[in-house]
Amino acid sequence: MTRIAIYDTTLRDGSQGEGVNFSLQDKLLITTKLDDLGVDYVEGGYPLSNPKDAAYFRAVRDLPLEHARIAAFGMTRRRDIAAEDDTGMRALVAAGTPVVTVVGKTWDLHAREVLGVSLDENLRMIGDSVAFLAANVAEVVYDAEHFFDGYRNNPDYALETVRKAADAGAAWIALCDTNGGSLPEQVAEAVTAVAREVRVPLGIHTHNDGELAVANSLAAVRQGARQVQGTINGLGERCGNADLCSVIANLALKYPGFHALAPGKLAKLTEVSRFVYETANMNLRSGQAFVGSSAFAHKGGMHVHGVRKIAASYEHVDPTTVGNERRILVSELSGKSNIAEKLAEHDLDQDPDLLTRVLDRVQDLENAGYQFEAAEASFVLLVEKIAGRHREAFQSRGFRVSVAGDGDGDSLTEATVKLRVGEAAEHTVGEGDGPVDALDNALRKALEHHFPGLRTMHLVDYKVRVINARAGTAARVRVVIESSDQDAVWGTIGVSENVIEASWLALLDAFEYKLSKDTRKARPARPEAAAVS
Ligand SMILES: CC(=O)SCCNC(=O)CCNC(=O)[C@H](O)C(C)(C)COP(=O)(O)OP(=O)(O)OC[C@H]1O[C@@H](n2cnc3c(N)ncnc32)[C@H](O)[C@@H]1OP(=O)(O)O
Ligand SMILES: CC(=O)C(=O)O
Repeated sequence: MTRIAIYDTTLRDGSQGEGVNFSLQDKLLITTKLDDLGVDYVEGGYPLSNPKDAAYFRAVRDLPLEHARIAAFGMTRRRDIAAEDDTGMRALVAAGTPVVTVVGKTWDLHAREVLGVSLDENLRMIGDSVAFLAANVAEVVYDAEHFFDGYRNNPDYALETVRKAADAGAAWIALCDTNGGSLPEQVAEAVTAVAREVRVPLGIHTHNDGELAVANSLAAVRQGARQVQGTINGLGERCGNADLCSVIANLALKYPGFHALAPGKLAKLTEVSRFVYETANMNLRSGQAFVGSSAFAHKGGMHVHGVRKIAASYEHVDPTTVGNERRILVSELSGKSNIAEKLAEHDLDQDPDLLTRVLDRVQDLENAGYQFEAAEASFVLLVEKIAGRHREAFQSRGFRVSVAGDGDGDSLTEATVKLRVGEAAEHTVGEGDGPVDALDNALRKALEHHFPGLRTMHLVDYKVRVINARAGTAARVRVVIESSDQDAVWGTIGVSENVIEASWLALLDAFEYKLSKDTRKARPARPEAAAVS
């Protein structure tokens, strides 16, 4: 088995992605998470760049890391100055990390036109910088910027630059597809050429501008690269870097001759991916390979039919190997298999007549603008109603919302709701920051003294979408509300031409679902329904 070193640059190249801005605390938390995953290198930042990165290298020394080696990143010395006098070089050594990675120019166009130096001076900048760092730091990684473009334009010069770094004492030469436009066959050919020239182990650093960063990384590995640089979730400059989640999973699951992480670590991949999204305050990409929430979500009826019989019929790997899970979606594209699977998940009856009736109703409602994929709690209530099993905890008798304001941002929103709870009539008023908040408060006033368990429920997300935009103001809107309590997160939906009514319908389902869930939980004979969302 050949071991591939994983070099994570989420905190450096990842933070060059648009919209990514990690705080010092975020960086330290992610470092710990990456160490727990078992990556070999964590590139923490650019000490010369900003005070936060400099502070990171001081703070990271106190983290009790088990495996990862911290790397500080910088560029070769500036032109016409000795390496030991260059502030960037000195900042790299002062970072006190066991590893320093230094990027230098490979492409003659960059040396001449961007740096404005002769090709010889560029070679001296590389050699001097690597030699200075190798004398002061345990391990030096040389990142050959634009290696593949440089190699295509002037192969002799490109090879000369990496020979210079190797001769000066680099422990690794990482070949970079900086512009992200190379093809796997070009990467393979160039890596093979470098492997003939230098004895130093090779790494690969790819960008995703041609959507080939992972393929290019794997092509390099097949030609002898032994270190892969990338980021969690593919964050990074422009279109991002190679997504290490995919690189690691492919190496582990598709290439029997290679391994990257220690045994047992692969199953942490999804958790680490979600952690990085959460910390970066970014929405996850549901369709992300291996770790996305849709990576093993089956929607088409024929797919679900197959998966229920044999999972491998529509899954390239077992989702649990990467810590992910299989999900079955319900929609107008469902067949009876989707419905049956969902009913089984929620411990609901599965007789064939019920399946047909539920499927027909789902298709009618989806045609009218409903979408049950993110509103599984509304789906469960729908099934219970169709099956005649639903016991209404309360009945809605209407609502009214009024908003008064002077247009200066100081507005008063008030909601009145009328409900029937058993024999009691409830008529309550709630105020709020907006109509949904006011309705939520009024509902709570009406219901919490009947059902104290509602106090543990909170609204966590609210999404509204216009369904048929071309109808102008008469368009229908779909509101999806996400709620949570101590055990579960659940989604409910409302559709109407009026956004407040759509919100009201989604809210009613959220309260109804919570009450019916609590009732099921209290009944010892019936197992608790699985958490949805
Ligand atoms: C491919 C990559 O992703 S490499 C990493 C890129 N990341 C970043 O740029 C983020 C961090 N960067 C920074 O904080 C700043 O750009 C700094 C501190 C590095 C430099 O800031 P400044 O001194 O203001 O320069 P500026 O960013 O405008 O321009 C880059 C300078 O570095 C020089 N330079 C660029 N690459 C190299 C290199 N490999 N070796 C030596 N000098 C280089 C350029 O010639 C230019 O200097 P010049 O203006 O004297 O010609
Ligand atoms: C080093 C680096 O980030 C690049 O060449 O893309």
